[in-house]
Formats: sequence, C-alpha cells, structure tokens
Amino acid sequence: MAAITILFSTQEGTTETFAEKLANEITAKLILPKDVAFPPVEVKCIKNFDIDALLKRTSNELVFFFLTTYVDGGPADDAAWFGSWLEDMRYDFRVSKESMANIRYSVFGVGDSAYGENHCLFPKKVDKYIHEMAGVRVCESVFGDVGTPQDFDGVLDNWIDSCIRGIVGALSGSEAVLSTGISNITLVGEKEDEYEELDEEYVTSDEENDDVYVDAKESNELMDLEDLGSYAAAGLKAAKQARDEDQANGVVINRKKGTSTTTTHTREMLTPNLRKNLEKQGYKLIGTHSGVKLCRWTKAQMRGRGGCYKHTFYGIESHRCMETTPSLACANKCVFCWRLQTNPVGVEWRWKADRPEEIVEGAIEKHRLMVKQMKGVPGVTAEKFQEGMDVAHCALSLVGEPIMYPYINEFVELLHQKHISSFLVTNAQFPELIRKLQPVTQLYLSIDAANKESLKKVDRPLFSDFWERFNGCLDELAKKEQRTVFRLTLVKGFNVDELKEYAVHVRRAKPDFIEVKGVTFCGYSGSNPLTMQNVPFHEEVVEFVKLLCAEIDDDYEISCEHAHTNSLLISHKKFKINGVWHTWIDYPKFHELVNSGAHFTSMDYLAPTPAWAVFGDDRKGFDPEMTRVYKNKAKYEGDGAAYRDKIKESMIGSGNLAAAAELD
Ligand SMILES: Cc1cc2nc3c(=O)[nH]c(=O)nc-3n(C[C@H](O)[C@H](O)[C@H](O)COP(=O)(O)O)c2cc1C
Ligand code: SF4
Repeated sequence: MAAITILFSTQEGTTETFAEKLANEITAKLILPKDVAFPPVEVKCIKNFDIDALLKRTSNELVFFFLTTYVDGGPADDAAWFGSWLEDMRYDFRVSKESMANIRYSVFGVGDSAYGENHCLFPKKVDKYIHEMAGVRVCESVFGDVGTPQDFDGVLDNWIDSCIRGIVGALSGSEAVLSTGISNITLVGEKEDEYEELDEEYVTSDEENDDVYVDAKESNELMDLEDLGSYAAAGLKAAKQARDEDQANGVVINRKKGTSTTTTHTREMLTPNLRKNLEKQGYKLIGTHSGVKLCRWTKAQMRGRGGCYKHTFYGIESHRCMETTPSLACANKCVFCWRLQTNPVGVEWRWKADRPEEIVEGAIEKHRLMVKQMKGVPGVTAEKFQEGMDVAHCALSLVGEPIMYPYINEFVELLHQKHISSFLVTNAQFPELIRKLQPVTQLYLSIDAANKESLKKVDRPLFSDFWERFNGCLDELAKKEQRTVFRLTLVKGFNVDELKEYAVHVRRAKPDFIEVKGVTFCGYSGSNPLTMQNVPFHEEVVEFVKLLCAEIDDDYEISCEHAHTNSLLISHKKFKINGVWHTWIDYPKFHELVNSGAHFTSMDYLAPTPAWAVFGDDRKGFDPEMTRVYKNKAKYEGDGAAYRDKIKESMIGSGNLAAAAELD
C-alpha cells in the first residue's frame, strides 16, 4: 500500500516544524488520479523510526527527510544512530549497491551557510549515500540556509511543491520521478573522483562482521586468476618502496624478517590519508597503528536481534565484544581483503610502536563512545546498554596482523587482567611469533587455501618462503595447549576441491576446532575478483564440511552450526563429554587460570554447548532468546546434493580425477 513517511531530525526544534508543514501541505494540496488511494502520511523523529524497515520498503512508500546540521557539519543527536547506520551500509562490501533501489525519497537539509564547507554536510551525505545505493529521488533534494532567512521560506515552499509533484508522479507511475539530481555535489574533503577511487580501495571491512546474506547482484568484474600475480607484484613494490623510504629516513631495518624486532623505528604506520579513509568508514583509530570498530553483531545483540557465530559456537556475548587490532598492517594481500593496494604491508614491524597500555585504554574508551551512540536505539534495553559498556571480549581480528605488534604479549596480558577474553586471529606467516605468544583464550590460524599454489593465489603473501612459514605455523599451533582453531573460508571455484590437503593440515596442527564459513560477497569492489558465484549456499557448506569430516581421522565431528552466517564448527571429539558437546568457554575460569600463572589446557575452561547451538537442531544456531530479522530468506536455502556434484565437476575440471572418483 502507498504510504508517505516524513522523518525529521532536530537539535533545537526548528526542523520539526518544517516536517509538520510538509505533512499539512500534502494533505491540503495532493490530488491523485481517481484509481490511486490517498496515502497515509506519518511524521516521525528519525530516532524513533525502525531504520532497518527502510530496506523493506516497496517503491510506492515514499520517504522525505528533514535533517538539521550540527557540530562540524554532523548530525543532531537524534540522527547520530541513523548516520552511522547509513555510513556502515554505504561502505560495507556485503551490502549491495542496489540495496536501496526501492526507496523513493528526497531530502531537505537545514543548516547555516555561515559554517562554510560544513553547510548542510550531514543532509548532503544522507542524500548522496541513499542515491549511491540506488535510492530514487522523487524530487531534487534541497539544502536550506537559515542564515539567509529572507530566502529560506521561499526555498522550502518550492521544495514542498516539488515534493507534491513528485508524489503524484511516483504514485501514478508518471515520469516525475528523478533519478539524477545532485549526485555530483562535492562534500568537504571528498572530491568526487577521489571518492569513486575510494570505493574500490575501502570497500569491505573486518572479516568478522559476518552478516552474509546480502542482495548483491552478480558482479561482472571477475578477475582472471592470472591477474592476481600483478597485485602481488604491486604489494612487493609497495613494501620495497616503504623500505626505501625508511632507509632514506635513516631508519635501521632489521633484516631478520618475521621476528620481533628491537630496532627503534620512528616512522608512523598511519599516514594522514590512510587515517582519513579509515575514519570515514567508521574505524576509530588509536595512536599510530591501532584501530577499533563497532561490529555489526555487537549492535545486533544489543538490540536483541541475535549474536555472531562466536556466540553460538563459544558463548561469547557479542554485545560485550570489542573488535580491535593493534596492527593495521599485515604481510599478505588476500583476495578477500578490502585494503587492496593501499594497506600498510611489511614482512616485519617497521613502524613506531605505541605502548600497549595506551592502546588497550584507548580502544576501550573509543568502543564505549560508540556503544553510547546506541542509547535510545529501538530494541536496546537499559540492561543491554549497561552490559555493552562493560567490555568482556576482544576479537583481535579486525584487519591487519595483530601478532606483528611487538608488544602483543603485554597487550593480551592487559586484556586478561581486565577480565577481557582474547580471540586472536593470525594469518599463518609468523611461526616464531606464534611460538612466543602467551596463552590467549582462543588462537586462530586462517587457513585460506590448502596448497602452495592456491595459497599464493588467494593470500598473495609478501614472503617468498610463505609455504614454509605456513607449515611452520601449523607445527607451532600443534604445540599450543590452550584452545586452537583453524579458520577456513570456503570460496567456490578457489579452494573447495582441496579436501584431502586440508585434512593433511588438520592432522599436522591438531586444532581443537575447525570453523568453516562460506565466503562473503564483495558487492562493491572493482578490484576484488570474487562474485556471487563464489559464494556457497549454506547447504553447500554443510555438504563440504561433511566431506571434510570424512577425510579427517575419526577424531573430529560437526558440533555446531550458525546458518545465518553460513558457518559450521567441526570439533575434536574430546570436547564431547558423555555425549554432550562442550564447545562453550567458561570465561571466569579462563581468567582465573590465566591470571594465576598456573599451567592449564583447553580442557580446563570448557562449558557445555546449549542445545540450540548444536548441529542438527532446528534452530540452526539462532539463540531462541533473540528476535530474528530476515533480510532475504530465500538465500538461506540451497541444494547440498547438487553442490556435491559441483565439487566433483570442479575436481574433474582441475584434473583431480582420483579425488573426484572417491566422491561417488
Ligand atoms: C552548535 C551548532 C553547530 C552548528 N553547526 C552547523 C554546521 O556545521 N553546518 C550547518 O550547516 N549548520 C550548523 N548549525 C546551524 C543549525 O543547523 C541551524 O541552527 C538549524 O536551524 C538548527 O535546526 P534545529 O533547530 O532543527 O536543530 C549549527 C548550529 C549550532 C547551534
Ligand atoms: S566476535 Fe565480536 S567482533 Fe567478531 S563478529 Fe562476533 S561480536 Fe563481532
């Protein structure tokens, strides 16, 4: 049914009156063809509006925004949440560029030209971002200047008339709907060309934000695998250039690569440009090389809408989880990564190193500031809000390679002292640093491919001895006594027919757990080679995992499932005690053990897995205490048997006939 929603944001009240004016004028002046019903008109403060509902609009539900501009051109308090949500959507690679195609809208910005470049900056951004996600303007957006009151009323009245004409056009299917307008506006510090470039470079975010079911259209940007070589070359060139710069700056380079270094470096990792771009995507930066970001799942669980797969598999409370990294740099240029060509890379630490105390304190402070923005957001109870302010877990996996940070042990120790658990993900390139690592709650190795050739294609490592390093990491993992995990990302067409080789690595590293997850689609990226065709359905991942379990010795079994993120957990059977899975973590016990300095193992801090999280349960890993919100239900279904055939086809295609025959 047709409907009109007028959303306003105000700091001092003025803008609300304009919103009321539009509603009144629509009621008084709108004349529609006889066969079109008069739509209901609703005026609402944007703070009280369920923003996610915007995405479920049909094209005859129109939205008009009246947005005021506040400090530094930003939103008023009541629109802060909406602003960060929209920015997340705009820069999240899993969100389709078409995701707002059903939104018919227009924006009236309220601001004062006395603020120069910041005049109506926030409303301009809103207009631009919605348009860039395929939203259609029913009339041109307009940005009023309260500093010229003599003109203001006329500008507003003209816009209201345009809106009414636009509504008639949209609801009666005539041509009045605009699809262009002011998309060419230049925002402060953001030239249009630069901006488009950034789309390619800063398109995805952390690997943890696993909300995978996007409505992305297939990209026609599949890059030939041959091309990947040139990207690797670009990475080496960047590394060499940085080293040359270091040398020019008189910094001594430690030639013993991949080891912790005692060299004193003066160069800062984050350049002003990198800072600007990371901040634009919502990263809060700490010091000169660290970052923190409020994960989508942290927000979701605060709103009672479900936690991430680590909630299902290990009982973390996603709303109390801080996603951070003490090193935004790493030694790879993975094809999944959003930072292609621009990320700081290096085979060793070669930057100024900030003190771990400063990073831990800074990360907690910035995380809390982000949580504070969620106060009053629909679904966030006072209790959840308070809990969210009290960080209980740290996911060291945002971007970059945390283990490269020279004080990683001190960093982790500080977290544990504060009773914050540590989930550290490393990229299997620094065996010596893994060996030196103190106990963490859970240590991950990303296993992006199973053999030398595909690892080179997928991770594009900087090290020439990357394969030896990879194997060295497997050996180091095998020696760890606390919980260890293989993280395996399934990319159809890249690594699915390497089952047997994965099994060899499992036998070598003996991880406690193996997480298998379907890759997410990079809807925005021009330089990322993946398309929707590389994204497996959940049933396809299940089928793969069953095949993998059959390949590994009898020691492992599928334990948990989180269908929402296309993830499954394979666990060592020692975690199945008297027939009950114990994949969850007893966090207080872990802190007691780690802070006591006593010797302990992964068997000393386990907890039973609830029934809803166990593989085979109808709830498919969704906590029954949460409310499920579907974006696209159809995407949750797939055909496992057909996938088995596809794996077989792929094996035959790559000449692996023996393996294919075994699938019969
Ligand atoms: C502290 C403060 C900062 C402001 N900063 C900006 C700004 O950066 N850009 C702008 O266009 N207007 C800015 N304004 C002007 C407001 O947008 C303007 O006063 C508007 O009418 C306020 O609308 P409201 O009463 O609906 O909140 C600012 C106003 C205040 C009080
Ligand atoms: S572990 Fe933490 S950071 Fe990672 S997805 Fe879950 S809630 Fe987000």
